[in-house]
Amino acid sequence: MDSNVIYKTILDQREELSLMTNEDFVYRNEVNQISLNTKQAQVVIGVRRSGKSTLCHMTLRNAGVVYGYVNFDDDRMANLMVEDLNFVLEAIYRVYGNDVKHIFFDEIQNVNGWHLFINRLLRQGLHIVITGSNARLLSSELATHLTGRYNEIRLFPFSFRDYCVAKEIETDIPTTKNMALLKNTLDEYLIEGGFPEIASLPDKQGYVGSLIDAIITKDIMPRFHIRNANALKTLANHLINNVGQIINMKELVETLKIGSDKTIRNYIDFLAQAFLIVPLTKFSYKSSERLRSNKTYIVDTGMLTFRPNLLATENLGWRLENAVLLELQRRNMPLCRDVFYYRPVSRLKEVDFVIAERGNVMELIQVSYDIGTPKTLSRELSALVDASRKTGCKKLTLIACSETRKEKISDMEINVISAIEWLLAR
Ligand SMILES: Nc1ncnc2c1ncn2[C@@H]1O[C@H](COP(=O)(O)OP(=O)(O)OP(=O)(O)O)[C@@H](O)[C@H]1O
Repeated sequence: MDSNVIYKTILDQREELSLMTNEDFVYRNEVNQISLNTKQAQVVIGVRRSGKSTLCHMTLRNAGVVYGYVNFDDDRMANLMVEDLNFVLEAIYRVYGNDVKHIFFDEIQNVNGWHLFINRLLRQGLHIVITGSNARLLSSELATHLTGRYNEIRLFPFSFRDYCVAKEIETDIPTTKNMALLKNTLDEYLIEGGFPEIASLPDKQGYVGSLIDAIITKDIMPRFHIRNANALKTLANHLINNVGQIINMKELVETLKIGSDKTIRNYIDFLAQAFLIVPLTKFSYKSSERLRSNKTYIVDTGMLTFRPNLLATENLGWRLENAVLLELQRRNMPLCRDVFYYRPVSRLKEVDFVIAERGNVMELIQVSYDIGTPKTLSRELSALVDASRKTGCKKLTLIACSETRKEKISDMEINVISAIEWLLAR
């Protein structure tokens, strides 16, 4: 490829970048997960349009460092080969100066063999930041390609706190008026979801629809050599319609008419690797049993809304459950804690989420949008108490749209936490 074209492209990209200021963006907590003084590549992965590039720029700008930037998702770079990457490096030094120590490569996975180049730069002591949503930048492949020399940061769409900041809603003043505003904002968040761009778009349905379509046709199909787009779309739609439900493989094979349950398991895995769905496994002390009975959630609650034939206000309950799961992933992944669901042998009294660290249960969490009636409250509490007796875990939490308080059943104490308070906790 012509080295002048590369130089000109990087120069243009720097100019575009200079028009952007951090004040235009919502500050996100994940900034703290990107390390600057390290020999490991910082790899930000996550669903398309979740704000990965913006997060990297924000981090590097906040740190006040000079950094080189190349966006490979540029049509002028479409034919770039791995052997052209030396021209890219030369152009970075020409544009940003010879002293540049930090380089941010956006969507570098578009170039086959990119990891050889990145490994070389890491050996030279440069600090590298990379993003990718494309299924080519799979977690499993990162491990092979960068052989331990990377820190993976998973980014989801906006959290409820980010969403409030974006909408300029005060989160720290608990006046009655503000609490009412927050309550409405929570419902809006559960319906609209957290894609940063969505609030300002008139055609939300079109936006979400084309996102799902792009994930399936541009990320998954070419990466995993799948020809049947319809089968994947039907399955994705089914999973979206059934978030938090136990997947019945036999039934799925029959109703969706997609090959065997092995094919379905593979497809679910592809959807998860492209970050569209978040699978959850049943908690068990036996690790072999943790592979069975998957449930899935969706990467953004807006995807539950902006599809044909669904009422926007439908069932805030499973939206809240889904939003809590996403928040649990945000908080627990950096701590290397796992999230499961709990299902006793009797299959009655499930608990939505189990937080575990190296096999030890740290917390049991039940989510219920509305615990207004004594019957519902008692059902949710007794599921927690039963699971507590089985697992020995004493930290029991019920997240609900109600006042924060303590409840006691037998000798056990349960923290009932307002969903707003829990979602906004730092
Ligand atoms: N923190 C933020 N505050 C406000 N808007 C944001 C924020 N982060 C991202 N956005 C907006 O969301 C859109 C997508 O952001 P960005 O390009 O950073 O996402 P991405 O995950 O890198 O996307 P892709 O997967 O397409 O590469 C952009 O319009 C951006 O301006």
